[in-house]
Amino acid sequence: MAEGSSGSEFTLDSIRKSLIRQEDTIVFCLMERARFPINSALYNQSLDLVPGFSGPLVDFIVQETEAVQAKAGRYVNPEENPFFPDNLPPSLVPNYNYSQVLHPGGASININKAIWDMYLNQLLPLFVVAGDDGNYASTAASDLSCLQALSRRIHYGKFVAEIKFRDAPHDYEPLIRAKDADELMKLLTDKRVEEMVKKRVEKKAIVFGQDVSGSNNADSKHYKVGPSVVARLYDEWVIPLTKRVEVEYLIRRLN
Ligand SMILES: O=C(O)C(=O)C[C@]1(C(=O)O)C=C[C@@H](O)C=C1
Repeated sequence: MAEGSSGSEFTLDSIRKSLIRQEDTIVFCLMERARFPINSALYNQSLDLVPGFSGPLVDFIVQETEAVQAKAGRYVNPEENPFFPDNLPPSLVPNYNYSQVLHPGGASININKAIWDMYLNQLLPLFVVAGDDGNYASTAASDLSCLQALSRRIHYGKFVAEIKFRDAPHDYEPLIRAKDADELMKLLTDKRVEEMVKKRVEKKAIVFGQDVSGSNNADSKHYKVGPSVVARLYDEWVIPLTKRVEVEYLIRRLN
């Protein structure tokens, strides 16, 4: 089931281990994207760079890539959610038997529109330089890796919520029946863990993103992605969006 976990193990601890492992993926994806300048033509609504396709080039690349990945079974995996779910082709490969730990209502939760908007409009300008080097296809591939890593992490909130519910059904059930989203949000929040997560991702950006020279002295002043940007990404977007998924999942949990 979870990246880096055995499948039979489903505990809050194993889920958190997966979230920690996914931090590495996210930090490395951002570092890869930072190799390219903003390349804003990629996101331009009105350039119509692809004959017969109306919309930004990034939409074209992501839609086409998702279609191929859908045929290869990517979205059969309950951890994966597409950015363009409409008109996706079905999987052509034999289904892998993913362990079905989620409540069926969880499948309808997809907040990728909010993730897409946050990534393109708020996050990108914080860590890429201005300019245009023409590498649009590579840049978009890099964007998609970042978006998919962020989406997987944020929608992992479904698994976090399931285990929290199973660990304390008597606390969650009355709030779910009352559809009390505010109280559910309070109950699932653990501020101590959130602080640890933010400190850890900042440290990862420092450790993974410094320039390592042949000598023993690493250049600690120049990072591929600013550690404070990564901490802010988690503080302002990743953790709040994960919690939004958790609440949406719990609200449906008794349907
Ligand atoms: O680890 C948890 O308990 C989670 O629910 C995940 C998470 C996070 O997004 O990192 C979200 C809410 C909690 O307040 C703490 C951390």
